[in-house]
Amino acid sequence: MKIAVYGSGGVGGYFGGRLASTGQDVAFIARGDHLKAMRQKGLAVESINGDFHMASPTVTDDPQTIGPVDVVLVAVKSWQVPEVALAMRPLMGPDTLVVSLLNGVEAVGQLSAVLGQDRVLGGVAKIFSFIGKPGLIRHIGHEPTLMLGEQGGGSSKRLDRLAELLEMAGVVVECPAAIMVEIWKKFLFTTGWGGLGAISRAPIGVLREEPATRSVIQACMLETEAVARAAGISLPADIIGRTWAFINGLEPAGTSSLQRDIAAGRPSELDAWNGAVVRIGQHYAVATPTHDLIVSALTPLERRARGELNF
Ligand SMILES: NC(=O)C1=CN([C@@H]2O[C@H](COP(=O)(O)OP(=O)(O)OC[C@H]3O[C@@H](n4cnc5c(N)ncnc54)[C@H](OP(=O)(O)O)[C@@H]3O)[C@@H](O)[C@H]2O)C=CC1
Ligand SMILES: CC(C)(CO)C(=O)C(=O)O
Repeated sequence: MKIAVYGSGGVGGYFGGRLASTGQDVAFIARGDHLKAMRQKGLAVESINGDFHMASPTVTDDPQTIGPVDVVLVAVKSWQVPEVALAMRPLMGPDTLVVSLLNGVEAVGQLSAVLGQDRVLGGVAKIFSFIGKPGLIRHIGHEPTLMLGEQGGGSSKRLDRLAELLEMAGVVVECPAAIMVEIWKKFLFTTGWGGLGAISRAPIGVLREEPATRSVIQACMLETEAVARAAGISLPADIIGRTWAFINGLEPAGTSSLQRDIAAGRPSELDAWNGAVVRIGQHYAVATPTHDLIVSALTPLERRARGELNF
């Protein structure tokens, strides 16, 4: 199979790297200093599962030079999806699969709107990874897992083939019955503390112990649950309790990518995380006052990071 990885950062670089290092035909799409470093020195992955290095990966910033592939793994940030959905057209053959590995609940729909719903699969990446420096991906924390699924649920031959390919590369893969429910479960988790962490600048170990922030997490999760139910997503009845159990087991020093991006003054996925809860809530007339406040409080920093405000 020929695979293209659109966005070769923490997620794309890690999972694409696993595939490439086990002999799969992988083309990485990257840009800027990361592209330059990958061209000059290859792609290195430092991982708790063992480090590896690809001396001369296929890497480009131009999908035209790759041509049609069997699978595109999409791992850019949320605000970059509309642009890359259009730019990946040269990668499309009649049966090309496009797999969204993004956080947030909107990327699958955005990709489907441009490329066709039939070819877009949902995915959930469970990993802690980031670009350590150009040309280097650092994976820390737990064993990475990819959840994959057809948008309409159920199994299919193409899904099985993709899962098998990833498993051969040493990736743990799960194919749940309903991937869109899994995407929302992770959304409830990340939006429960992502924006709050960015405001308070405290890691999850503090956010979950301090009564003041613990109650904000609870409020965020209840609002996201109400929005999900209004949108027709069948979250389990005990989703809040399950998510707390997961949060309580996290490494205390953990922070979300949203928090790290905002702390570093980089553009973040605020609009696709807490912002999306507010937006989708408005669509279904579900009140989301806690997420509203979080988005309002972080908007000046977000706009500054995007060069729209100067202070
Ligand atoms: N990292 C993690 O641990 C996890 C992340 N996720 C989710 O996965 C998604 C990806 O995150 P992550 O891998 O951390 O993000 P990164 O920023 O590390 O990687 C994305 C990469 O894509 C590049 N890119 C964006 N647009 C283009 C383009 N048009 N052409 C070429 N390259 C492009 C970016 O370049 P540039 O920097 O120049 O924009 C960047 O190098 C997000 O939705 C995130 O929330 C999910 C689970 C865990
Ligand atoms: C699960 C978590 C919070 C950690 O990688 C994540 O997905 C993110 O930070 O984007």
